[in-house]
Amino acid sequence: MKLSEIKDKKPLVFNYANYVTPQFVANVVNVIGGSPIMARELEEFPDLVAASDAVVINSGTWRRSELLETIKLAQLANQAGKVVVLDPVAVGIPSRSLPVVALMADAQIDIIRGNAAEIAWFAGVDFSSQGIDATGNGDVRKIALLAAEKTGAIIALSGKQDVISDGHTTLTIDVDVPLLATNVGTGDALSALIGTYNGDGISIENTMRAMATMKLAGVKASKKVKTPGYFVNQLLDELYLLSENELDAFINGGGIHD
Ligand SMILES: Nc1ncnc2c1ncn2[C@@H]1O[C@H](COP(=O)(O)OP(=O)(O)OP(=O)(O)O)[C@@H](O)[C@H]1O
Ligand SMILES: Cc1ncsc1CCO
Ligand SMILES: [Mg+2]
Repeated sequence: MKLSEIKDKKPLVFNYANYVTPQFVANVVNVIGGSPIMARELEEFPDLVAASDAVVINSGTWRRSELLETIKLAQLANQAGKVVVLDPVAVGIPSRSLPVVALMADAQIDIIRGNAAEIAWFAGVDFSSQGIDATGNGDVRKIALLAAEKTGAIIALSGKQDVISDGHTTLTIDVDVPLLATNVGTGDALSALIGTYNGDGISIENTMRAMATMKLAGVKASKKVKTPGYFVNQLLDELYLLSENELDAFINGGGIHD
């Protein structure tokens, strides 16, 4: 949906969050105009999924004992026709790959948002990483396209270059904002923003608008402040202040290309 529609409809975004960054993720959804809720109690899932417009699963601090519950959550969302976004934190670490494989075998994941190393794992391409960070270089457009073809999901690959692909159309946002990589959780928040924008229907357009939103807010914040502590606050302010017209101008003015 468009930014103005988010502010109007206030989509409810159910985040199965990691325990590192939930406050930041909730605030990003809130300042853009959505309505965040975090939960991880199985008995609450049916009610919460029914009330939600999107379900965002972050596997960053998953315990094995939570895997079956998370599969159930994704299945409930599938049955209710709610978008499911997966943020597969550090999925390339072998012990982290197994539960993601299990989740994807038993439920439909509509959108996967990860950094280049995480998405490369789905594509079957080598890409160096260190823990939660992508450290290598590669053809990120090709990686996103391959991952989309292999998973059937819309792929949102983030980094210096953001790439969005559904296996047919591949879009790129190519703007370097190093400060965006200094705050742990910007990626987690981006995944929740993608859920927010896709709350009334899943599309590559909605996914692209979410990624453009984070990038443009980062560009604007980095013009005003130069260090990470101020940047994270300024980023929230820029997300809060961003207008539909500014976002359209960024998207149509060459910010996005094929
Ligand atoms: N060098 C960079 N230049 C521009 N934007 C960047 C850069 N690095 C990251 N970003 C932006 O930062 C946001 C988060 O992407 P990133 O790839 O860092 O996610 P992540 O690795 O999952 O982060 P985290 O684990 O901290 O949540 C995206 O909006 C992305 O476009
Ligand atoms: C640091 C960290 N460890 C697991 S999840 C997370 C937050 C970034 O996704
Ligand atoms: Mg991440």
